[in-house]
Parts: sequence; structure tokens; C-alpha cells
Amino acid sequence: MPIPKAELHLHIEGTLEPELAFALAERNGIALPFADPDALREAYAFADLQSFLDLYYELMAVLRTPRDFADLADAYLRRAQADGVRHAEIFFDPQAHTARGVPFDVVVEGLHGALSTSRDRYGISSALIMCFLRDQPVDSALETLASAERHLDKIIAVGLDSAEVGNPAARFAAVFERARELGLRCVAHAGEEGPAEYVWEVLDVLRVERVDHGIRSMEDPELVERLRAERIPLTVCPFSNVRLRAVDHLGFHPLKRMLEAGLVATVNSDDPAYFGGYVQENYDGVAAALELTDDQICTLARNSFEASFLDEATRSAYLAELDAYIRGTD
Ligand code: HPA
Ligand SMILES: [Zn+2]
Repeated sequence: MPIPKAELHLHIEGTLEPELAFALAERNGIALPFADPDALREAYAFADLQSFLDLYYELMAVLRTPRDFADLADAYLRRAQADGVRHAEIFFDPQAHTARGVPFDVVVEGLHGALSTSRDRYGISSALIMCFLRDQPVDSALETLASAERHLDKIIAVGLDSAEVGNPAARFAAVFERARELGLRCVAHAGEEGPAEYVWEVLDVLRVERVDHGIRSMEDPELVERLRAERIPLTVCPFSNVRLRAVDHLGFHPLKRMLEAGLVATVNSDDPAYFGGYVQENYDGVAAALELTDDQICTLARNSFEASFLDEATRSAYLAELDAYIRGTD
């Protein structure tokens, strides 16, 4: 049985497997510019974040109805269960859907429909994190936040994703301030392709509680010290970093150094349909490539619950389950 864990950096649109993309395209009468799922898979050779994002946004065309979004979430939950995921905090990109005429409510109703029963069906608790696209105008983010006000019972946090370099997070300060006023938690992607300064910016200006990726923080000792001292979690995605060429090779990934520096690092899958593996494959991949110790693997799983937005009682229950698992495998 895989180690119990939480997954905290997972874009639901990034779980769209080629076979499901073709099935949804057929259901919705949409033609995809690929002959079949294998031909689509062959397009998954990315030069950088942008080349991935281009395909990621293009394929979203097949997602149109609440049922499509529910089927997508359901397929993820099934895989997550097999990977020992006990809790998932799941990103979605509403602007990528509203921009092509799919209403915000359709996206949220569909995703929430699947997630609201995930505990009963899969033994996985879950929450939604709504991301703003940092390469889109601030007004669009504010409009999106206004649409979310009807759904505050279904959304736990806001995030910031899409093309990082050249799109400063500071532009979104007022959006994040408003989100906080609405009771939403705040996270942001930073330090994936962009330098350590981008991580300072999301901490100081957006005042996020957790940093998504953050691997380039390791280039700035003062930042590492702050992340360590304040126990600010980092949701690291090793396969993603290699596939998007932020890191040359899994064996060069900074994750082990992050753990050795005392950072609250976690392992996640980001966009697993595109990057060659779900969360357990990311755990196994880094464990082998970086020769992680058993203690370090347990720390990653423990960090995933510590870094989550779970209430204290549920967090303690999962941590107890993790401790029992560790005792059982000693
Ligand atoms: O890894 C990512 N980075 C930025 N934006 C994204 N949107 C989906 N995945 C990503
Ligand atoms: Zn991401």
C-alpha cells in the first residue's frame, strides 16, 4: 500500500488523459487536431512552461458541461486513491473556461459535484483552489473573484498560475487582498521558471501562506532562511520540473537539498496527464533518483498534511494514520 499523503499541487485540467480528451471530444462533437490518443501523447515534448500551457489550454476545449468536469475530477480521484492520497487540494483555472464561453457556475458545479462525494466513494477529503491566470488582466481576475462569491462554501483558497516570467505577481495584490477579506486562503506559483525574487514577491505582496513550486528559492540563502524559520510550505512537483526543463534531470532536482535545509517541502504531480506520472510515481521517482532516506520520504508525507488547509482534528487523524502506517512498515 502506498504511503498515506495529501496532494496539494494538482491542476484538475492537467489530469485530462488523452483517452478522456477524445471521449469528451466525441461526446461534445468537437474535432481535435490529433488522429488519436497516441498521436496526442506524442505532442507531449515540452521546451518550457509556455509550450506546455499552449497545449494545456487548447485541450480544454473538450470540457463543456458539468458532467465533463465531474468525469474529469472523478478520473483523478480514482487514480489518487490508488496512490494513497487521503486529502487533495485541487486547482482549477476558471478564466480558461469562461474565456471560451463556459460559465463559471458550470465549472464549479461539475467539479464540486464529484468532490462533494469523494470522501464516501474514495476515502479522500478534498477542497478546491481557484487560480487566477497571471498573464491575464487584473480586471479579469477581479471579475472571476466576484463570480466566486456565490460559491464560497465550495472554494477554500485562491492561487496564481500560468506564464510566470514577465508577469509580476504584485499586479494582483488587490485581488488577493479581496480574497482574504472573503475568507479565502492564499497560495501562488512562484520560483518555477522565475527567480527567487518572484518568491519574495508572493510572500511580501500577495502574502501567501504556501508557495507552489518555489524550487528557485534555493538560489537565495536569505529566502531559504525565511521559508525555514516561518515554516512556509512549498508544493514541489519533480516530474513537472523535468518535463518543463526547469531542472535538467531528476537526479539534479533540489528537493533533497530543500529537505536538508529544513524546508516544509511536499511532493505533488502538478499536471500528471502531461508529465508522465501521478503523485506516487513522483515520490518513487525522486526517492530513487535522489536516494532519499525512509525518514525523508516519511517527512514528505508528514509535510503534506502539515501544509494542508485541513482543520486540526482531521489533520491529526491523518497524521495518526500516517504514524500507524510507518510503524507497520518498520
Ligand atoms: O506548472 C504550472 N505552472 C504554471 N501554470 C500552470 N498551469 C498548469 N500547470 C502550471
Ligand atoms: Zn502548477
